[in-house]
Amino acid sequence: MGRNGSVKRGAAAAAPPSFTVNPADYRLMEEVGYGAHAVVYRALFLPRNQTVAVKCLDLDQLNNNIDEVQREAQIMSLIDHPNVIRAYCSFVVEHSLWVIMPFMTEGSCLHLMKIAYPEGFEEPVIASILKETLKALEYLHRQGQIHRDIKAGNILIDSAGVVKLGDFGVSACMFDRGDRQRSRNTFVGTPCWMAPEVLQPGTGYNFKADIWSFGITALELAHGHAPFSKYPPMKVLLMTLQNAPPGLDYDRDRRFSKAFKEMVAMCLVKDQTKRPTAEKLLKHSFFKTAKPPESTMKGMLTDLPPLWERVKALQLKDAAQLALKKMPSSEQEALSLSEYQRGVSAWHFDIEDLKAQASLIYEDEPSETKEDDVAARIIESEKSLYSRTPSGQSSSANENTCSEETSTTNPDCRRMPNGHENSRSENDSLPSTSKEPESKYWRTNVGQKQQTTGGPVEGGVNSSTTERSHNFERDATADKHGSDTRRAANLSGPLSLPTRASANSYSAPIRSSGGYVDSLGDKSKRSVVHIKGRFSVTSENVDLAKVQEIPLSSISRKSPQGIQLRKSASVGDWIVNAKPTWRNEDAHLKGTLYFTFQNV
Ligand SMILES: Nc1ncnc2c1ncn2[C@@H]1O[C@H](COP(=O)(O)OP(=O)(O)OP(=O)(O)O)[C@@H](O)[C@H]1O
Repeated sequence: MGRNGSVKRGAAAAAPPSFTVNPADYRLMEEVGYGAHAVVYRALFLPRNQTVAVKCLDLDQLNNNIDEVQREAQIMSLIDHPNVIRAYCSFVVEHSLWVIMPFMTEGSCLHLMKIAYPEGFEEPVIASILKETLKALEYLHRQGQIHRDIKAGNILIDSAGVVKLGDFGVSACMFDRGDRQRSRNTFVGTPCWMAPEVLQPGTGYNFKADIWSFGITALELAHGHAPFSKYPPMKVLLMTLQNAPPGLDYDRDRRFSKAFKEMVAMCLVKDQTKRPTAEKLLKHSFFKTAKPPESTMKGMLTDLPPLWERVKALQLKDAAQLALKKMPSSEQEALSLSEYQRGVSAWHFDIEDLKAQASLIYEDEPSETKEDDVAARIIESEKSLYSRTPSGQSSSANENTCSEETSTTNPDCRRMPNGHENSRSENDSLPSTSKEPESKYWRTNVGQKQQTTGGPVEGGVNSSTTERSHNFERDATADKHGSDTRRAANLSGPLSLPTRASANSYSAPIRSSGGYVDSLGDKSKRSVVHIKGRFSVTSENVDLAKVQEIPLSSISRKSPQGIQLRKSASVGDWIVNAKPTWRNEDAHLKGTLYFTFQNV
């Protein structure tokens, strides 16, 4: 315990004597980042006037009790590697755990890409960043630790170009009871980086899951975003499980070396036993020639404003996005589509819900594409929908474009830009989860309509006019055929996305839904989302039969104001009574908003 010991609820270990555990010894300055569980501040350690980072984790979100945290913190204090951020100390302040760590002046690689390199870094830079990250990973694995959250947002850089892997240690262990990213029952994060064996029910995973995430991170650094990042969680899950692994394309990614492509391909092998260990990967020729980041990153970090100003700028952009909710929907949609792409790591979801829903939706879904087709679509879509300026700003979407989002519902869009037809057979299926009897979940009474909300709400990708019109078409088709079965046939709709948005995206987006599900069977009632039109909600949040109070998730932490949601064309018989109220005083943190829906 520190010298003053004015800690309210116990204190964690890992405290080198030079730092105290007295919160009064730290002056929190600017916010420099926020994640799903935490806000990170630049701070001054007053006794020595030393700049540090203070990560304030919300203890109320945690599964673990404080004793466990302390115990784990002691174990984590043994972690000691130049490429792993190590906590100086940690202690509890009211309902938060403060983790004191070195301040990484340039923030995360995700920061850097968003601000200045939206299309990714050059190969020498990528090689040096990845090599340092891999050294960290090799060390952690040698210690018997799995990181479980390797991504650009967790690779931190300081002004000298030193690279450290963050989000490991006390904060990680708090969420780490075999299922790292779980907090209460809500998975926090995005499946984009997750290995197939992690996403697949009933399969175990080990440290090789980090190698997969490492490969995805390599692609993220190369392109400025992770593969499949434009898709909502369930679709990412399905694509990860069903499609060929993503990779660098030999033709399209000509600017990258063969060695880089090979290295990525080695990581992104679905069979975890065939992936190399971190130790072996470090011996790959791609890393042998990698230069130290201090030299490759030299010129990159000059002329950038201080981290906190960048963060502020990104937050302002978020606020502007929120203001879009008041725009006419067409403008809103175009702009929010661009936001959707920007906020790639902002999804929050319940992984079990996701798996359950994936298994249900699968049967009715139009056939998916092969990875090559998907990649082609992504690339084509990027070309046509977004023209990024060197400063990293995206132009708004061309609504006439046959985007990958609309392609799931628009038969005309199933022909790929490269001319290939979507070719996966309907018999391809998710392994164990794909064969749930559909009637159990999706059968409904004709005419019973229920509006749902929840999940990130934004006039995002699914709210495109095209998609909505196809939702209508689907409605009409189902009715015309006299079917009493309605299915959640739209993978681009959000799932039960029960909490606020992340974090590393700065965007805290609020996304809209597409697709719908009507009445729900018992098993699914707790978790399966009822979706129609722009809004969706988990059934556990709402009495579906009545006028409802529905939590919309993922409002920006910083927004104290309610958002006017407008009736979407696809809402059909339902209207949104736009009287949002914050659920509690902590709403700026929790981002929970309530709306009322009425049947009209
Ligand atoms: N030591 C640090 N110095 C500077 N910036 C930091 C530091 N630690 C974290 N950050 C910034 O804060 C952001 C959020 O931190 P972190 O990822 O640890 O939070 P989190 O809640 O665990 O996030 P998530 O679970 O979404 O990964 C990081 O992406 C990074 O940009």
